[in-house]
Amino acid sequence: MESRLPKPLPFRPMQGLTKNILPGDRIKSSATGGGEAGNVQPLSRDMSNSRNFLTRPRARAASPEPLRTNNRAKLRRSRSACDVNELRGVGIKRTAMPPTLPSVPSKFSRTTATTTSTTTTSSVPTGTQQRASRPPLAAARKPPVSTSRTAARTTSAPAQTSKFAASTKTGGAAASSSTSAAAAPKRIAPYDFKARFHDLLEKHKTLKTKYEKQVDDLSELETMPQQLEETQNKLIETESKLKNTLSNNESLYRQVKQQTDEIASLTATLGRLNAELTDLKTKHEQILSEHQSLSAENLELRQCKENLQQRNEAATEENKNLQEQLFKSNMERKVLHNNVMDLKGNIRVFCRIRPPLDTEIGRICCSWNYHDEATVEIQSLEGQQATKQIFTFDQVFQPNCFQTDIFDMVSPLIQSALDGYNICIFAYGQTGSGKTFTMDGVADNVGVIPRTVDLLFDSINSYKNMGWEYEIRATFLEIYNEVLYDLLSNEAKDMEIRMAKNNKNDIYVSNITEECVMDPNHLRQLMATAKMNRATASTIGNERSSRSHAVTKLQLIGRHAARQEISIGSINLVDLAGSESPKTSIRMTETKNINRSLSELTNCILALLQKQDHVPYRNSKLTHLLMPALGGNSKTLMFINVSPFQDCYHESVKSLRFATSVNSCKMTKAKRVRIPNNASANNSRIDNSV
Ligand SMILES: Nc1ncnc2c1ncn2[C@@H]1O[C@H](COP(=O)(O)OP(=O)(O)OP(=O)(O)O)[C@@H](O)[C@H]1O
Repeated sequence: MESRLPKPLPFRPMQGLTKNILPGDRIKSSATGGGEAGNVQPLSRDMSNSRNFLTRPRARAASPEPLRTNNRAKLRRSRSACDVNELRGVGIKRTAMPPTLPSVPSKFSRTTATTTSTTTTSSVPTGTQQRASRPPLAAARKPPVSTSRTAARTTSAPAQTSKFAASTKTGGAAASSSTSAAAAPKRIAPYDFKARFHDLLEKHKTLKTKYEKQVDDLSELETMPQQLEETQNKLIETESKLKNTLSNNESLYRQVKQQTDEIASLTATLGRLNAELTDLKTKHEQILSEHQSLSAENLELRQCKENLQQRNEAATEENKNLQEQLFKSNMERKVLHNNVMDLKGNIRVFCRIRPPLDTEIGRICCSWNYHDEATVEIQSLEGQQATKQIFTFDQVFQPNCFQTDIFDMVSPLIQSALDGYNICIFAYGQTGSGKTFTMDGVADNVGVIPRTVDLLFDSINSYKNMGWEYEIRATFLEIYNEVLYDLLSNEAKDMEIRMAKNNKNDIYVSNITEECVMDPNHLRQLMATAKMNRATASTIGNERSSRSHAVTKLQLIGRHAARQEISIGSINLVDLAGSESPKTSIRMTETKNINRSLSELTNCILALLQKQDHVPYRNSKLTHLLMPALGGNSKTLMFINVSPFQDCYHESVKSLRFATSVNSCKMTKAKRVRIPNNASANNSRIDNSV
């Protein structure tokens, strides 16, 4: 009898399924993006192919030709079983799950794995032995290591086994006959195709369900790499945010710490300031109380001040009157002083005998006797000339007198110069007699001129208190061989002695350098320059003899601003060249000029003594220059310097006689130079009043 069961489908190998593609491979492939991607078919197509295969209409396929001719039933049965096994194998190949997926339990394969092999071996023809030797479905789906585990599962899943048993029971009559199949599945007879078919259908159903579930799982798994990537990105982002947050936290922590420190410092400062504030408040209160007491005191002082102001006004008025009186007294003093000077004579003669120097111990001195301070007696120690000669002067200075003694007698004349008089001081005498020593002195023992400078500036300072401001102008002139030289200039220039335009008795030197002196040091510098430029040479009487007449002129211009009064005085300080005997002279022309000018000086003085109408001032540059001092409005002081030595006796007597004649010379009264108010010193009309 032919079975009514549908014939099993002929086995047709599926195109494109030469290689099994696992979902895990796809995941790997998509993850790596290369490899065998070209050979790997999309999963959905695999699944559809599989589905197509499984859901393909069950039209009976034609049996292969060789089988038609042989025992058909046997072959059909065998072929059906083989086909099922083939299908199972193909199905296993196509739907092979990745190792990570759970394996599908197969009651059939598990339970019959051992028995089937024997059954198959016994029931399946030899031609199908190869197929029957294939591993069962569950074994094919699982890795080899899970075989023992599969057996364990078989025992641990009775529900599934019972379910399978129930399905077999429902599906086949053979199954229903074995009631003892609860413990073990009922064996389907190889010829029971229906049961086997149902069993296969059931398995197919189960597998399909599992397959669909696994497809769903797979689709979920396919999205997992993306999710993983997103999650990783999120993780990285979160880590970055966490890092930033940690960094911010750290920064904030530092800021908090810094601000905490600042707060602590500010709190300390605040505490200190509070303490200071408290102190200051206390001081403020003290100051307030002091202020109150001082205000009261201030009030009293103001009253005192008003009283003092009144008294001050009275005192100022009184002071004004006193100043007026002082000025008048000063004027009277000047008048009296000059009267005294007049009484002493407008021309006075001081005689000074110098001491022998240490280098002159071998030289013999004349006999000198000093009768009083104004009388000296000279006696020669040589034979017939041993007559005594007595000379009287205004003052005689012995060899042992000091420079200060000399200047004490000179200083009243300097005072007269500040009062507006012309003063002339000159030294006359033989070469080496001590003229330069008297006028200039030496560095550690200064003479009349430096002391005059000091006195002038001292007096000027004291005169300031009386309202006088003085200006000093200085010129330094040299007469050498009857030629004028400017001692403050090395230039060769024409210089002449000229008559002053506004005063016939006054003269001036043209083209001479005039320096305005502001302090004593400046004047000393000028004096040093002049001394350096002066002509000196060695003589028998003096190793460093002045071979010219040197005239230092200081013009003193005083201004009283309050009274608008100007006082002009002058001081002529003359260091004459030393007279020398032509017999001993080395430079004859020089000696002749010196002696001639000194002789002219003598003539002028004698002419004045004899009250001659004509006084020959212009016969020499020296007398011409000293004309105002000798015969005009001037107070004159002449030093007669004498050497103490016997070999100088004749020259000494000659000088002393000349000085005596000068001393007896009666000059007209000196007149003070005063300039009316509102007239300048440079452009002034001189009023020759007493
Ligand atoms: N009173 C004195 N005390 C000490 N030394 C003096 C005195 N007088 C003059 N002398 C010294 O005598 C020397 C000559 O004096 P000084 O040069 O003054 O003479 P002089 O008259 O100026 O001579 P000359 O006319 O040749 O220039 C100098 O060395 C000077 O120091």
